[in-house]
Amino acid sequence: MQSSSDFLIFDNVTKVFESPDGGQVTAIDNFSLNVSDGEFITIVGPSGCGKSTLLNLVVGLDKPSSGQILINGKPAWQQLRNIGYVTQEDNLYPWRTLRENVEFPLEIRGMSKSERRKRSAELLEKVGLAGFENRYGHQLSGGMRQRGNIVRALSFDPGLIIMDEPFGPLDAQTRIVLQQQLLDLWLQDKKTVIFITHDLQEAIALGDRVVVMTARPGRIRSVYDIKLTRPRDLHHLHDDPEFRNALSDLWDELADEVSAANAMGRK
Ligand SMILES: Nc1ncnc2c1ncn2[C@@H]1O[C@H](COP(=O)(O)OP(=O)(O)OP(=O)(O)O)[C@@H](O)[C@H]1O
Repeated sequence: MQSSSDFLIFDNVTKVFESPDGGQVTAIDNFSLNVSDGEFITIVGPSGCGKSTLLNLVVGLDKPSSGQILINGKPAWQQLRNIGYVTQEDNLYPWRTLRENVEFPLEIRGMSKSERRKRSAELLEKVGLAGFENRYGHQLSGGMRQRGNIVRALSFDPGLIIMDEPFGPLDAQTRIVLQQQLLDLWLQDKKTVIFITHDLQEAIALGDRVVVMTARPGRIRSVYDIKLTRPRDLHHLHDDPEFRNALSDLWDELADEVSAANAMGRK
């Protein structure tokens, strides 16, 4: 059922790949989800359940075998200029400084140099990178580079931000700092976010709703409302009873699916 506030709709999305031995692999099976404008959705599921495939379908890197993904009622792949994408990999262009990276999406959209400078300075300041504008990627730490990737994806003010395990390679302490910065940035203008993670605690800490996916073929096992209030202080969230409740409710579900995926892998 579609409502007027649904910004992003996954409508019965299925993706089947041809496997090298001539068989077929169903990566995503009848995935349906309506996402409101400004919602922060986190998705968890065992390895190989189709999370990255799902995001690739949103950004048009691949096409669904059936079903559709709509943004404001129109196919998502036709609206790539309205989507920011952050992956686990470090995607800063090595030949550009940090500032030039953040300004790149604005440059290709024709924004004037002075406006670009203002926007990049504002964003870099917000994530503690003022003073590092003229450095190249190799002169920055992993956490700094990933902050650069995030603000580059936000720079052009996209309606939808897709994040595929953006904090995966970072150490635990840096992760929390970046998670907190992401939440603080998000609260300022509440874009719609789809955030994939392996880490259930991260999914609960960040999301308005957590989607648990089944082992392949990736279906929705459950969608859980996170009742934690905002703003959230991630350094103290673990003591919150709501956080503990969500963790104990979701842990068994995810563990079931991880076991199912492992059993599949052994066959
Ligand atoms: N291009 C492809 N051709 C054939 N099979 C594919 C292709 N891309 C993905 N798959 C298969 O689809 C399934 C889902 O893969 P996907 O990478 O989306 O999972 P994932 O949940 O993101 O995994 P992980 O958490 O390990 O990154 C896997 O079984 C994978 O082998």
